[in-house]
Amino acid sequence: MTSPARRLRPGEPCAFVAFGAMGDLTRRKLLPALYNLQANQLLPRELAFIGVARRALDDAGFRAYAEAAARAGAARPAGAPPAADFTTCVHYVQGDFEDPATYARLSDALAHAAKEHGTSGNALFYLATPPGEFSAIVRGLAGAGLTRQDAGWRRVVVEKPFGRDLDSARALNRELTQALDEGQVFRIDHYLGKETVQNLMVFRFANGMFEPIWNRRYVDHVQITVAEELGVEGRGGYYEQAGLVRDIVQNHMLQLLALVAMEPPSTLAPEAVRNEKVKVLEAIRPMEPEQVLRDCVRGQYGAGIVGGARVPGYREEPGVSPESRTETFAALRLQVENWRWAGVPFYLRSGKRLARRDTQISIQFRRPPLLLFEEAGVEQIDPNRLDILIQPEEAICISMKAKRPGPGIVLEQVKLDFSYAQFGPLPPATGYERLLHDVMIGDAELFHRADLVEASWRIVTPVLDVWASLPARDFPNYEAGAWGPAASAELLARDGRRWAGPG
Ligand SMILES: NC(=O)C1=CN([C@@H]2O[C@H](COP(=O)(O)OP(=O)(O)OC[C@H]3O[C@@H](n4cnc5c(N)ncnc54)[C@H](OP(=O)(O)O)[C@@H]3O)[C@@H](O)[C@H]2O)C=CC1
Ligand SMILES: O=C1O[C@H](COP(=O)(O)O)[C@@H](O)[C@H](O)[C@H]1O
Repeated sequence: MTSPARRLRPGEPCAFVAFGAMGDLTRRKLLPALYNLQANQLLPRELAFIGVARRALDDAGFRAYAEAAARAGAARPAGAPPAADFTTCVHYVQGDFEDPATYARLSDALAHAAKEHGTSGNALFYLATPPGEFSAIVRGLAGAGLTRQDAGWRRVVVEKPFGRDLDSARALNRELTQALDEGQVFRIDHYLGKETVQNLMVFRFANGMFEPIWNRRYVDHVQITVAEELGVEGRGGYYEQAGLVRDIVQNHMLQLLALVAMEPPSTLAPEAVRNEKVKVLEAIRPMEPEQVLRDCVRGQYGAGIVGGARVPGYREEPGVSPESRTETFAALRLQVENWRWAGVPFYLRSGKRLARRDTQISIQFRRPPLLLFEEAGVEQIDPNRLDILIQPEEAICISMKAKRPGPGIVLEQVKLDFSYAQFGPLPPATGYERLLHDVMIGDAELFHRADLVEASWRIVTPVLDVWASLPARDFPNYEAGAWGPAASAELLARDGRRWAGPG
């Protein structure tokens, strides 16, 4: 485990190479995150930022672009140096990822960075590109000898979705390991960089009171919701290829599930934590087709009202087919078939253009075994619930019953609350700061191992296969601004339950 002192020191000298430098991720997340890191003295002084993209630009043009992006997306504490300070280390390499000449130019830029910025030959290659480009870039880097570590470390950060299904994820893993050691590969999932997600491990394993009840004897079921108000935001071309399950469920949501359901690791060593995550995901058996039809719901939004404004339906978004069959909503009922969780359903739901942004986990406990308050007229007692609110509100709440003051017994639902606001305002962050710093110090704990990615695909690939074989006659089947199709509520109603959070 990386020492706390190491975490507070700047990352190691390096060239940060962003493939896809003019894309949405680099602009909205990576540049602002680096800028935030710099404001917190966590960037190495010996840093070069090299953008690689197709557009014709020179260093000065890209510098202006990077400065504007960093400024727009980051919030600087008072007294932090201005953005231009950060961008003095910015350079640009123009080229197509499929063209070997791009890597020859990049090689020159790296040599220049080592000389001008003292990067010690270290390089972090960030693949902020459409997933279809990952293999070509790794081949290009290896072909130009840029993955060799004889003159400094070379690390490759691979974005999600990692593959399209189990077979393509395996093929990509094989390609990566032909060119790189596993220790050079950082498969990123930005949800693991969020404060509240990191807190899940602390909450479970630093508080002895929850562990004894964290199992099928006491837990009735678990719900995970990742609701977005946003639509596809100009990423229609990407989204048509991905869909909600590849974009959110296979990665972010199964990570949340793994953190809730995994066994305590024997240590916090990255491998020990990753082993437990893989084990719990492997305990979710792939679904048979009839199970997919019964336990999985898909949806696509039509036009509607979100945040008071009328928004177009998914099929009207730029880059989307007017007959698109791509899902923008999914709800799944999963079973973790192990000793701890047998018989406890895990309900997952996520969607674009829902009524509001809301990511939360609800652990619903069993009802008390005896209705002691029947005589006082209380016929049914709501079960206790533990809600872990991840965004936008960051809090942990326990819902329980208390007696309302006064004569007689009147039970009232009350909340025991912990809000992150108690720590004071959280530093503004994109979620990428911690993860980028981790790569610069070589800490892989919050990154996925090959088997973890494959275990996640093993769960969702049968769902995608069945859906691909079905006609999508009923799309769109929910209005933008609603909480998904009616079948989502029915999935729980069938089991005598309902969504605990929003909707
Ligand atoms: N955007 C987001 O919020 C998030 C994105 N991600 C992941 O990050 C990755 C990038 O996403 P995003 O930034 O949205 O994608 P974009 O489509 O916005 O950006 C991709 C960039 O790659 C460039 N590019 C594509 N093909 C080539 C090529 N052959 N040669 C040179 N340049 C090329 C594009 O250049 P050009 O402009 O010339 O087409 C574009 O600048 C994806 O894997 C996505 O899943 C993950 C989490 C969040
Ligand atoms: O990975 C992705 O995540 C974002 C949602 O991230 P959040 O941190 O705002 O919750 C999602 O909008 C995007 O489609 C997806 O690619």
